[in-house]
Amino acid sequence: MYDLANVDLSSFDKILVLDFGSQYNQLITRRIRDLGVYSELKSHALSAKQIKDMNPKGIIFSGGPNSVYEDGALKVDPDIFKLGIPILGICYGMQIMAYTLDGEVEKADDSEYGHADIQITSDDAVLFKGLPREQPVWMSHGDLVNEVPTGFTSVATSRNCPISAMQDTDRNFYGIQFHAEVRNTKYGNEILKNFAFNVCHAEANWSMDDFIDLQIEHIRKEVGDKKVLLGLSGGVDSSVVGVLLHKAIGTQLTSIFVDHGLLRKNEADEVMDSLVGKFGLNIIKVDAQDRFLSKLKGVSDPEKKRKIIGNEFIQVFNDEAKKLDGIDFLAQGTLYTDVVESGTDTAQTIKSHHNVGGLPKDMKFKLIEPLNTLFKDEAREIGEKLGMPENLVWRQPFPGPGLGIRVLGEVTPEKLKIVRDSDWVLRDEIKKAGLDRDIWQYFTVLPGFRSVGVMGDGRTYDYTIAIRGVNSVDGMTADFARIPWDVLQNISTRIVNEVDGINRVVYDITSKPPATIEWE
Ligand SMILES: Nc1ncnc2c1ncn2[C@@H]1O[C@H](COP(=O)(O)OP(=O)(O)OP(=O)(O)O)[C@@H](O)[C@H]1O
Ligand SMILES: O=c1[nH]c(=O)c2[nH+]cn([C@@H]3O[C@H](COP(=O)(O)O)[C@@H](O)[C@H]3O)c2[nH]1
Ligand SMILES: NC(=O)CC[C@H](N)C(=O)O
Ligand SMILES: [Mg+2]
Repeated sequence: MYDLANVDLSSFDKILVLDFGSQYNQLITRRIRDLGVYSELKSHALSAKQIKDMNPKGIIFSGGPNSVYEDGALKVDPDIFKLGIPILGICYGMQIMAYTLDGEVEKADDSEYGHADIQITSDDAVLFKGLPREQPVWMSHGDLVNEVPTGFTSVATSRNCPISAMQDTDRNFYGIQFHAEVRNTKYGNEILKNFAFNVCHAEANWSMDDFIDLQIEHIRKEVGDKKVLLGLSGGVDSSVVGVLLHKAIGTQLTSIFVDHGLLRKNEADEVMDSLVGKFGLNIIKVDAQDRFLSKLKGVSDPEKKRKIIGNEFIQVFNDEAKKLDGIDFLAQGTLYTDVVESGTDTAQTIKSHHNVGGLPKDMKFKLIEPLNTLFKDEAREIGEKLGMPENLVWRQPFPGPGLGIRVLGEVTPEKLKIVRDSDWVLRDEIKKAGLDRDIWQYFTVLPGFRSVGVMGDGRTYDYTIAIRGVNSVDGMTADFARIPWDVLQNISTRIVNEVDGINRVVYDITSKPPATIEWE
């Protein structure tokens, strides 16, 4: 992970999050940073001594996919409990706390996934100070603590989970079975606030301005007098990285925008128009349609497609680097979502984002990814702080593999044209309806099956287009957008009329989870 190892952070109070493999682990650090307290994600395998040397005000154990009692379950150094530092365990974190001390964990009769209501059962429940006795939370577990360790008391309960929260106020150890870091937990922020300020007594002296200053300092030290190539997509993340890098190293930076033939209609021109000559960026556009499309020919497995695309990006960057001479570093706008979904030492692979899991193993470049611990909304906040224009900062996300993962299965020029044309209609209608700033991300997908229709009294047997529109804040969870029926009707009519090969349009009404935003 790209961390701020070479800059001095000693003036900031710090809360460490230990990683047990949850998809939400970095969300915990960002909630703490949102409270103004510096927080970093660290390995669950750190020893008590290593943790002591980092001098944290508090420690949080994240959730995770294991069961504490199964073989190979991730463990924690028991001496951590002797350091005198406050600890909060979340879900697996609470279970490993109970298990490592002398409590008991077992499989629950009924798992809880999603919404649950908890009742606070103690007047002295420290994390719930000032909060209602009954409150909605978000659960995701199949195990539970059925006996608290010595010194602890149970302080909250839910229908399926008698011990939903526990505390030992003498040693300052706390456990919650639900996920306080997820927005669906109504008082999650207040609970984390109680931990950070009332338990850990941390001082709120960290802000995004510090992040920007420290990143610039870090990049300068890391790069020295070497040169950097930036993969610039025209989206917010890589543009923010471009501006940060330009501030840090000026003309040692060259940006490469790759037209891989998987872009939306007019996108290459629009990206060049919006970025060339702006923010001091020196941009080279590379036309690489043929090489990407020929590599993708005959390939239909989504993970294989992602790896081919990731690999080809690097080949293109290599070729450009050779022409420029002396390039040691590759910068990308990678976000934490891309990292965790690609799989880490502890988290399972959901999909290999081209810029992380899709990179070739023998890549020569050293990576610079200043945003790879952050989420989309944080990248936007930095963009705003750097004075970037609103239309760039609020541009909807577009994945690096582009339309290549919106044509399901094998990518062909004919199918790309269908997705490109239908996407154009969708964007036009959403804009006309004045919804383009209200919907977080919207696009069309070609699932690739045919069905029967009737047009002009004749039978058709053509493709279906699926429309996906979602609202999200950070890309980790999302809900489908409630686009008004009449807007959907206009979109459907226009797509069937204007896009050859389509006789049916459907709207995707799944949230993430259980689906993901893109279909591949
Ligand atoms: N067409 C491209 N040319 C060069 N680099 C690219 C291209 N597409 C993606 N990348 C690189 O891969 C990274 C991740 O891709 P991603 O699609 O998330 O773009 P982004 O810049 O993050 O913008 P956004 O997510 O807002 O569309 C980018 O930050 C960029 O470094
Ligand atoms: O940089 C990227 N490289 C990729 O390979 C990639 N795949 C998906 N996405 C975008 O990431 C967000 C979450 O996507 P999913 O819910 O589909 O995983 C959504 O905004 C997606 O559009 C990608 N971004
Ligand atoms: N989300 C979690 O941390 C789950 C913990 C554990 N795997 C369970 O199912 O109970
Ligand atoms: Mg991105």
